[in-house]
Amino acid sequence: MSDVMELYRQKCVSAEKAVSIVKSHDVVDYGFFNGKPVVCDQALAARHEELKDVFIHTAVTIPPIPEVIKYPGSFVYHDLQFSKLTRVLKSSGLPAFYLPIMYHQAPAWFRDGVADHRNVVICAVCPMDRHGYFNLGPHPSATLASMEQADAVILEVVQDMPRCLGGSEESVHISQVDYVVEAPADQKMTDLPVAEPTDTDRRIAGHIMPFIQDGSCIQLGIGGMPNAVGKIIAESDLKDLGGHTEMLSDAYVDMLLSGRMNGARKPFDIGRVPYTFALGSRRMYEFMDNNPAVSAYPASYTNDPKVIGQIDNFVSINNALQVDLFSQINAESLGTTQVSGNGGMWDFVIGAQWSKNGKSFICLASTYKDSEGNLRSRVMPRLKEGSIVTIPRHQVDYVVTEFGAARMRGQSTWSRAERIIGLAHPDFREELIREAQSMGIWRQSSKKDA
Ligand SMILES: CC(=O)SCCNC(=O)CCNC(=O)[C@H](O)C(C)(C)COP(=O)(O)OP(=O)(O)OC[C@H]1O[C@@H](n2cnc3c(N)ncnc32)[C@H](O)[C@@H]1OP(=O)(O)O
Ligand SMILES: CCCC(=O)O
Repeated sequence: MSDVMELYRQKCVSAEKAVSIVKSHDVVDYGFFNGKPVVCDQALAARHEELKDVFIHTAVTIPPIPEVIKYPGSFVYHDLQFSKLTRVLKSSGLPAFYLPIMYHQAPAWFRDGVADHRNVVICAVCPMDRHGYFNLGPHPSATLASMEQADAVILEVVQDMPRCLGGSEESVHISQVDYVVEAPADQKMTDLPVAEPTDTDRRIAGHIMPFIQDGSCIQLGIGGMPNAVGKIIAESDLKDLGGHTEMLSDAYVDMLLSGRMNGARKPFDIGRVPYTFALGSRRMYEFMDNNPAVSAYPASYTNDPKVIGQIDNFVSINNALQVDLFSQINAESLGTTQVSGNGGMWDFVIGAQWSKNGKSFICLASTYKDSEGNLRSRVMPRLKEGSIVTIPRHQVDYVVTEFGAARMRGQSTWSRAERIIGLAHPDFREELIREAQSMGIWRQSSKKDA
């Protein structure tokens, strides 16, 4: 038996044995995204009666529901990017706390001792290779950095996890690991639904398409709309597009398979799409497996605005919840209710503006329907009290709704208000103009129809 196989045999234990090292008041990282453990989570939750105030940290909680969250006295659940599941759990009364992040800094948080010290890291990974390495799968993120400084590392090995080529910091060696737990063979990657673009999504994407040229490098953020842009790009006649992103989504599979995206004109990572996590369908995970077209990197690389800024013609496309007449962007909360997170939005908004001929687009549908079915504007005079400003006004480049794309960069307060009102649904424009007048950001000569 080789040395690494011998080490594997020594470290391979049951989930119960592995999580027995967790103590009350420990800080425990669950792998982010698809790195969330399942059998180790169940085994840890089963100890709820003997544990108190174990801090769990993760990001983007995907199904299945983590068991630990059900025992709030024993575990304090932190999510660095709320997902739909986190929202549902929180609104049903289970506590989940948000932790704001500037994502490109996450690996340095661990390496520079900024983050709370992690006692234990528990992460789902791929099976070990013959050299003793476990590929981290589609979530390099800050995973290796958190493992480096933790007192103990537990790996939950999932046969179904795609092996994701890097890049860097995409694997961990058996010598760096304390326990290995083999997940049951039927533990599968979570197949997330891919939303079909709505008519509004298509109209928004249509306003961005004129800004994308052959050779542009594309980042698509989380949410339904960026995915729509990817689908429309795949159906276009653009060529030699590049990709460089935080999140790999199904849209990248469409753009790569259509041949529109080949990374041929990039200054580095030629022919590859760097990403730091992936969330999507089974089809996407199968595409990623051992595929050099997509490259796993830590967030300190993918999201570093200095790296992004070196790629000419960078086009960053992200989604928001609301915009106000000052052009402040809220992409994460509704009043004091946390909906999502700032994640890597700032990184890409700024990086794209540091790129030669680069552009950042922040997109939103102009309206939504409330629970009674009434049409409401997402273009607000002012953000509601308690709402979070994800991108402050001086950092906003383009804002896009189904009514157009308008640039804020370089514009005054009255001009921003005028442009933003032009992006609102016509039913709300008169009221927004009155509000802009009362706020002192409207000129009488401004266009009445904005
Ligand atoms: C990973 C990366 O994204 S890369 C870097 C960029 N990072 C980011 O941009 C992070 C911030 N952005 C985001 O998290 C997302 O893009 C969001 C939340 C802004 C939009 O994501 P989507 O999945 O398209 O959200 P969606 O439009 O479904 O809205 C989320 C929820 O808020 C509700 N909602 C949205 N806008 C409003 C509004 N103005 N008023 C009331 N409710 C609203 C929706 O109904 C939905 O409710 P649900 O809990 O029933 O699902
Ligand atoms: C941890 C941040 C992840 C995101 O941007 O979604």
